Amino acid sequence: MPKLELRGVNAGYGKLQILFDVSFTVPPEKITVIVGPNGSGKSTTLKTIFGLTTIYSGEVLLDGKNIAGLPPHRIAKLGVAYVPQTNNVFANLTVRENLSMATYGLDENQAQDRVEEVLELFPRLRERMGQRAGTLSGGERQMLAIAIALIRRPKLILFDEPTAALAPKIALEILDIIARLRDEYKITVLLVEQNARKALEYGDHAVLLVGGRVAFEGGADELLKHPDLARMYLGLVSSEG
Ligand SMILES: Nc1ncnc2c1ncn2[C@@H]1O[C@H](COP(=O)(O)OP(=O)(O)OP(=O)(O)O)[C@@H](O)[C@H]1O
Repeated sequence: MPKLELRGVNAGYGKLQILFDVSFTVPPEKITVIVGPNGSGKSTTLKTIFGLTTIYSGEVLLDGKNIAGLPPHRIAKLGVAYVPQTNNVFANLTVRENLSMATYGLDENQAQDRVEEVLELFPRLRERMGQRAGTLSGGERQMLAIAIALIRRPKLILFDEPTAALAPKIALEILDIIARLRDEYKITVLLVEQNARKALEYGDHAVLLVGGRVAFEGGADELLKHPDLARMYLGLVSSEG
């Protein structure tokens, strides 16, 4: 049951501090959504958890173990996967080659089983095995990026705007898949989303970041219904409202 907890995290890029005293909990086997205005530090929070920023102080606790300061490959070994917003597949390699790269280090049978497993989740990719990833549609590319992450059987997946730039119908397909990862694969999900309403509808737990600080943490439905926060920061207001 992977549980992630940030405690008083101050972090940034070199000397440029972006996150200020950030604390929140990512409950196991739930979808936690990070929302907030542009530039509020959502992506930086994911990068910080995955060891891609400088942490000045504070703790990142994975099942109670402080992983702050560990390099990304060590964090990955602990069962954490990070799906960045862009450059998340090898564009010049085929779908098959991308999946096969992801099985590096597994024995051949295991590798085949894992690829088969992810293809069951993404039948669309099976039809595209020989196609270069760079020529896939946006939705297919996102599916491939998720498939690559899944091959390692992570316990926790960090998604950075997985539905960005996708047609609404495809975006919902991706969110449905993320919900299945929680329900069928028992994976803990931390999700950054631009489309706050949709993401909060799928999510269980929510964190609102404003200016690199946590402005709210609680139930996703609670934030959706919050009279002031939803309107001020998420643009969630009906036209007649
Ligand atoms: N590699 C970097 N080096 C220096 N500053 C960076 C770097 N990446 C991001 N920043 C800065 O950190 C701040 C927070 O960016 P971040 O991408 O975390 O915000 P965000 O909430 O994800 O925004 P958006 O919704 O626009 O993607 C911004 O001011 C951004 O310019």
